[in-house]
Parts: sequence; structure tokens; C-alpha cells
Amino acid sequence: MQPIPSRPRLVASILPADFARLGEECRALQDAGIDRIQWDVMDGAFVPNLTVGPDVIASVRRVVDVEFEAHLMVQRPEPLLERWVEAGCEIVIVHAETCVHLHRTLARLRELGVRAGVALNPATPLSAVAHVLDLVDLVLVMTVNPGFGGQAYLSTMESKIAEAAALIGRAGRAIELEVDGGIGPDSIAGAARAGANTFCIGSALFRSRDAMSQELARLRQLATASEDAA
Ligand SMILES: O=C(CO)[C@@H](O)[C@H](O)COP(=O)(O)O
Repeated sequence: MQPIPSRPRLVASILPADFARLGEECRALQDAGIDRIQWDVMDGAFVPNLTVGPDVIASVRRVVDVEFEAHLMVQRPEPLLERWVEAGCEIVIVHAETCVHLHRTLARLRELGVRAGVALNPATPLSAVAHVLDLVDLVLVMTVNPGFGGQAYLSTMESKIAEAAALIGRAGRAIELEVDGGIGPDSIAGAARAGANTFCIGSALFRSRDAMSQELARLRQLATASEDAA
């Protein structure tokens, strides 16, 4: 079981990357000191966008060592669960909104030997995960409506983040609380103060493509200072 991160965990969303150079982009993220890479998997049905499949992830897996998480923004995640694991993802995150049998899907991910995450869209209440916390290693609170990078951070989600932190605290298990969407220098402190300990960052990181390690250090410092102040 993964310990709760002692320091803020920074995850890079692949969405803003140059898809013609994914291997190089992921190597640059790894060299800059990212803790994990998030593959934003989109099917054009659950969200109005279409991105990558397991074969692309498997190709990039061969050239970087950093952990991968697959964020499945897809209408039907169950049929391909094994494929993300075979592609080399250490974490697979499904959306509560897409799983009729969420308990069974999360249990299946644990059987496959990967860490299981559950994501909640902004309108989805935390109660959707209240009865599966024994099966999850990560709760992902979306701070934008999923589908595209570069959207504005929804600060109204901070009460939900705080609620999630309290729920996780009562569960007595090592569960990461990740936020995703519009995370950057102007929003990471608020999310950290609310209780997030893992931060998925896309546009704000790739905007600093030429100084990625410095930007990561700045974001980590902003998150750490806010967690300490919380
Ligand atoms: O997952 C999504 C949207 O579906 C994005 O939130 C990316 O994962 C991060 O992009 P930025 O908001 O950081 O540009």
C-alpha cells in the first residue's frame, strides 16, 4: 500500500504535450522531476474529445521509468481494464459516473495488481465513493469539467476537497487526494489548503517548457507552504 505522500505529489497531464513527440516530452517531464505522468484517456463519448489508447502508452512506457496513471474519461471502462495494466500503468483511475458496478470495477483493478483510483466530476457528490474507500488508493476530485486542458480552476470545488480529506481521514487508509484541472501557481495553494496532496498539472507546466524543473519546484513550494498553513 502506498503511504500518503509526505510531500506534495506533482503529476503531469499529457494533454498539452506535443503528441508528435510523446516519448521526448515524457522524458523531459521525468528529467524535470515529475512524480507521475497522467494519461488523459478520452473516448469522445464521456467527454467531447478523443486522445490515446493503451498501445500509445505502452510505446512510451519503453522510454521512461516514471509512474503512469491512466485517467479513464471513457463511457465504458470495464472492457479494457487489463489493457491499461499491460500498457504499464501503475494506477488506473475510473470515473464514478461511468461505472454501474463501481465496487466490482475497483475490486477488479486490485485483482490486476494496480492501484485503483476513482474520479468525481464537479457535480458528482462525494457520497459516490463513500462505500468503496476500502478498495481505492486514490480519489481524484475534478476541478474542471473534463475534456480539455487550459480551463479555469473551479474554486467552488475546495469545499468538496475538504470534505474528501475528512472522509479519507476517517477511513484510516493511505489514500491519495488528487485534484485535476486548472492547477497552477494561482490555484495550487487553495487546493492544498483544502486538503489535496496530489496535483495534476497540464497547461501551467507546459507553459514553462523551457524551465520545467524550476516551475515544478515553485509549484511544490506553493503546495507545501499551504499544506503547512492549513
Ligand atoms: O483532465 C483534464 C481535462 O479533462 C485536464 O484537467 C488535464 O488533466 C489538466 O489540464 P490543465 O487544466 O492543467 O491544463
